[in-house]
Amino acid sequence: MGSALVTGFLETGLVQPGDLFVSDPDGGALAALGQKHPINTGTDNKEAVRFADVVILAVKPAVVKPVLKEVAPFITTEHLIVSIAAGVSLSVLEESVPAEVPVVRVMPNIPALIGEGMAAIALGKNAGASERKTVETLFAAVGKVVTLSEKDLDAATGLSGCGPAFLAIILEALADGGVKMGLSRQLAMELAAQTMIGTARMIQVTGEHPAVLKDRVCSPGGSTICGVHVLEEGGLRGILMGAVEAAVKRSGKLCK
Ligand SMILES: NC(=O)C1=CN([C@@H]2O[C@H](COP(=O)(O)OP(=O)(O)OC[C@H]3O[C@@H](n4cnc5c(N)ncnc54)[C@H](OP(=O)(O)O)[C@@H]3O)[C@@H](O)[C@H]2O)C=CC1
Ligand SMILES: O=C(O)[C@@H]1CCC=N1
Repeated sequence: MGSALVTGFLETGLVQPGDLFVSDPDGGALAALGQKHPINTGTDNKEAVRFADVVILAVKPAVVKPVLKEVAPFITTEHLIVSIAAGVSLSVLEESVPAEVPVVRVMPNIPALIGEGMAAIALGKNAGASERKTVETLFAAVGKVVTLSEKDLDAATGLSGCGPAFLAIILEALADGGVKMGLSRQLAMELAAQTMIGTARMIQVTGEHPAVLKDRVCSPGGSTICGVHVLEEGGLRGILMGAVEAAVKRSGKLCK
């Protein structure tokens, strides 16, 4: 996710390569990213913190506390700490940095790589209007942004943070259906992807309820309603709701 954000931020031009310092103890992974973009890289997280004013923590949830412990002596109230880790609460983050340091939690998603991300933002107790503007500006450059209260962040994680994986599976399965019915894989993927994009965009642009769109496609006695019947018999809605619920429950346990 961290490298997707790096690419997304640079593609927009909002951030210049020289403004970025990416730190990872694995020099191999860094070298690959450094080859793609002329950014500053290093294997010492403390160096990154000394370099930056905005510090984005993109490590796995269980690694957040150890990393903050390592860099805390170098964090000042001039820094803004942004965590994208699922399930790591603002209170845990705030306890791990010196008093009064502003902290913000963000749940981005992977389409930020191409500027089509969805980021949910929750502000910590020391983050005010200026920190909110900084984080909203950064993430708005790579997609849409909503600022919400922390109690809703795990639900956003299960929906928009994890959602790209769920939708990728649906897209692949639709394409499989096309292949089963004789289309080439390439053509089936193209049809499935654009159908998913067009449907989502239409709902966004018109503001119509998805059920209205569905009804418009289902001609009486036609082919779509036969497909819808199969989806309903298979419990697709319940399966997707359950997937979001399972992801949310798991995200609450990731820090432990
Ligand atoms: N993947 C996604 O779509 C999303 C992920 N997130 C959040 O982003 C975070 C990262 O997830 P994801 O990108 O999937 O996981 P990855 O494992 O791909 O990325 C974690 C990165 O952190 C590096 N790392 C490990 N230890 C340290 C350390 N001590 N100091 C600095 N860097 C370190 C890893 O390096 P190495 O590989 O060498 O161990 C790796 O490059 C998680 O907290 C996740 O909840 C949020 C939204 C969406
Ligand atoms: O799977 C995960 O834990 C992370 C959080 C959101 C997306 N990926």
